[in-house]
Amino acid sequence: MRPDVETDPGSAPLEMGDKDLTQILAHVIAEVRGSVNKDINGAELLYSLLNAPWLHSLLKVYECLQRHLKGPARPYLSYSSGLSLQILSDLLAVQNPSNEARELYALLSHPHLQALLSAHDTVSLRDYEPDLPPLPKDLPEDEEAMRIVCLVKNNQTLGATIRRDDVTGEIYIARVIHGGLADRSGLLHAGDRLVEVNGHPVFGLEPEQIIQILARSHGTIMFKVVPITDRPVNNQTMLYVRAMVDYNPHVDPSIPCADAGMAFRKGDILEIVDQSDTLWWQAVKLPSISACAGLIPSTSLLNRKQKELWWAQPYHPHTCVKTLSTVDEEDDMIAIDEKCVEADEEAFESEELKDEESEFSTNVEGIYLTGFRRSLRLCRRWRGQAFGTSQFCTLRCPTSCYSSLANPYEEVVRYQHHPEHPHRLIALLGPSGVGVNELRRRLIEINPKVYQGAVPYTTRPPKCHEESGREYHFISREQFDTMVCNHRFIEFGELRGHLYGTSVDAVKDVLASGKICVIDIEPYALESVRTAELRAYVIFIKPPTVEQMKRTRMNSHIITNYYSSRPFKDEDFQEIEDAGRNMEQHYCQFFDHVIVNDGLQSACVQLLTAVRRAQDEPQWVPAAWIRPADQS
Ligand SMILES: Nc1ncnc2c1ncn2[C@@H]1O[C@H](COP(=O)(O)OP(=O)(O)OP(=O)(O)O)[C@@H](O)[C@H]1O
Repeated sequence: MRPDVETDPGSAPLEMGDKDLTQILAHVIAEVRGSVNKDINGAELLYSLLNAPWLHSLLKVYECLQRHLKGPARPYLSYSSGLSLQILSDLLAVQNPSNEARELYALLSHPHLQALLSAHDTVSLRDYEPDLPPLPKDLPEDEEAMRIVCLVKNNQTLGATIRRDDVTGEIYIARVIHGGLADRSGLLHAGDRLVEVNGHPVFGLEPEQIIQILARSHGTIMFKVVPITDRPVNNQTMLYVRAMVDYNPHVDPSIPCADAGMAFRKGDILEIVDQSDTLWWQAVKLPSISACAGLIPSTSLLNRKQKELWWAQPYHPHTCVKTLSTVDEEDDMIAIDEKCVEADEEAFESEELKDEESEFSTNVEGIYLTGFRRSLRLCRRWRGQAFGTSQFCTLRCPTSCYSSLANPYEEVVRYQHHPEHPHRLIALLGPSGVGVNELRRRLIEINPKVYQGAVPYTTRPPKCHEESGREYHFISREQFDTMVCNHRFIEFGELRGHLYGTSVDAVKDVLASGKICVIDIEPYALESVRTAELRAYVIFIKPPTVEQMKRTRMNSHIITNYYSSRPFKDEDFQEIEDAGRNMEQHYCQFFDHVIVNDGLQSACVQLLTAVRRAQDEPQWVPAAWIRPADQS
């Protein structure tokens, strides 16, 4: 228990009567100002907090109340007796009221405050106790161990499940759902033996028959139970997880009670409120609209289910898991379309030059916009064409391919980026042609001193106007290979005999300079950016409907696989929509935010807001990013 008041005998207590709070605050602010000048850590923040206008307004109101409530003894005041009305009438009676008294009068006369206080008065006077029937008089003496529980039935479910012991025929409370009617009563517990429901003995009945009795009952329901003797103590800590899979209890034949189950989708944040059963946990979906939890399969159960499902699927050999030793296959793949490539050779060279020229023209405020080279994006397209985008994306990276199988729930924590830490990486993701790079470029152009792309690496030789570290980091194939072996690439690919890649170090360089690094990635790179090191905030750029794209992209051009650009065709829009749907279906659990790129301006504003929110507001992030590895 806290002591009533603690005083430090060495310092004189502050007399509220001598100095008012505003004076004290002014004194504290002056002290803190001194600390700000001395550059003491955190002083700036404290100073701005203490200077906040709302704090000063609050103190004013507090002081008015203090002054008003002082003085001659007054009768006991309570909200239920109409505190605001009483103060109002007292204030009215004051002769020559001060400015503060006038302000307080205005505040208390505000209709919203009046309505709030009046609602409080009404509620506090009401009696909400249920009207319970008297206890039965003829209770036999050998029934001391019984508990009579009366619950008032409303349109909520009881929030408990029952089971029948097939050997003895006894009926037991199987589980009490967290936050449900039975749980809130605190009178029914898992393991209690049910003897009667509304006077009907339940011994030997089927659970369905008991449910029928309950369904027919109205008003108060009386349960006679033999309480469980050794009730397990619930000492579990709260656990928050992100669902990596979809779940629907109504198509799960193994769930003990489908009605008590809770459906969830990939990406949902779940608060696990009960893990006492190894197979069936209880959880609430956040943000929570209901206090009542639902049953969900535990990690081990879900793993088992997924493995069964996985074994039931036809076998796909991992033909396109790529390492450097298999790069030749990629060359073969490119050669399939060699005729087209040769036909476009000239266009390729001249368009590449155009591309470079356009990059120079996007040099804003003397800052070069990096990371907009098309080669890496074209590598992706070639691969996508050869393997079928989704197949390539998952098979390329075997760990991410099965990560949802290994981990159907990802433990998460609420994380607020610390102003002194490097910013979170912003990773944009979307189907080719949806406008990922257009949005990224626009964001960086808004403020290139704040936002920046990462300089890619390549094994191609530099051109005369290029500088290493500006357009690209130019490195040898051996150096590139070493970086690949050391997992230094977020993603990489090969185009026309040259390797291109975005490295973790290039991103870290931008972050270390204090800027926000904004890159675009393919789905398979998600695993490389969702790390404690980069703490990526993933934004999915979603295509609008085909009709909307036709309207908004009338004057836009798509870059083809051969570097030339041409106006969008109807089939391009259909492809973008299909690829977007596919991507969302497979990877939505990793998206922190989704922006529909309909109108460019509005999408850009949404992007700016999302990027700021990622740095300034608390977000759910994997617990492993925050917790040292040996604790997880
Ligand atoms: N909302 C929009 N309205 C009109 N045009 C748009 C919009 N978003 C993007 N565009 C245009 O669509 C074209 C393709 O966009 P962008 O180059 O950004 O595609 P991408 O998603 O980066 O795909 P890729 O990497 O394959 O090029 C560009 O000409 C761009 O200006």
